[in-house]
Amino acid sequence: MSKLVLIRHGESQWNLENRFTGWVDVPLSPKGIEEAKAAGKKLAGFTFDRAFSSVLARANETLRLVLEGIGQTGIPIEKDKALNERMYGELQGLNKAETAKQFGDEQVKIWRRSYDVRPPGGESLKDTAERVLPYYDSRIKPYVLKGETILIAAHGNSLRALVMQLEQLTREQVLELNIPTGAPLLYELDNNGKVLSHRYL
Ligand SMILES: O=C(O)[C@@H](CO)OP(=O)(O)O
Repeated sequence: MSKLVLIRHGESQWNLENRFTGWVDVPLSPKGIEEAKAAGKKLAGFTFDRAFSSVLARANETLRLVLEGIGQTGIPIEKDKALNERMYGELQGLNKAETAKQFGDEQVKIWRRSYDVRPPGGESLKDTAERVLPYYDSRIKPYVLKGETILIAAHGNSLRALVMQLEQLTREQVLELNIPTGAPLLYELDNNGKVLSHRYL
């Protein structure tokens, strides 16, 4: 059996300011740093074989703080842009509430949470899944099949793409799927990579 822990980065400066972020490389907020440290405490007792992260600072910092917290900074870490947040195109930098006032709540929810509608100039969740899932299959799943304990630090939408696949969620279900910042989500998987259980720690 393998253990796979997914963690969305702690609150970022632009989460705090309620701005569409995507590929903009913003740092963690002070609260985000605390969330990452608290996540480390929740993961006490886990011994990770390896970890994966995007190439964005908020995920890298979260991973670093977690691994420091549990004294496991020496494990192999692979960072890849395949795990980056969904690219938000023309919305990047805009305030979410102001954008909802301008375009309406329903349109903004569709841009933010639908499966295959692209925000202007950006990636849909489907586009994001088309880079996250091949990366998971080629770089991460082989270690799942070996029964390793693995940590992935990434982003709201790159993780929604992965959770959708792991839990076999429908497009309707994924519309309501929100992944909180800094909350470790544990999956236990069998030797074929099938999910046996999942829960937030
Ligand atoms: O701004 C973003 O990049 C993401 C994650 O914070 O936002 P959303 O909640 O719309 O997926």
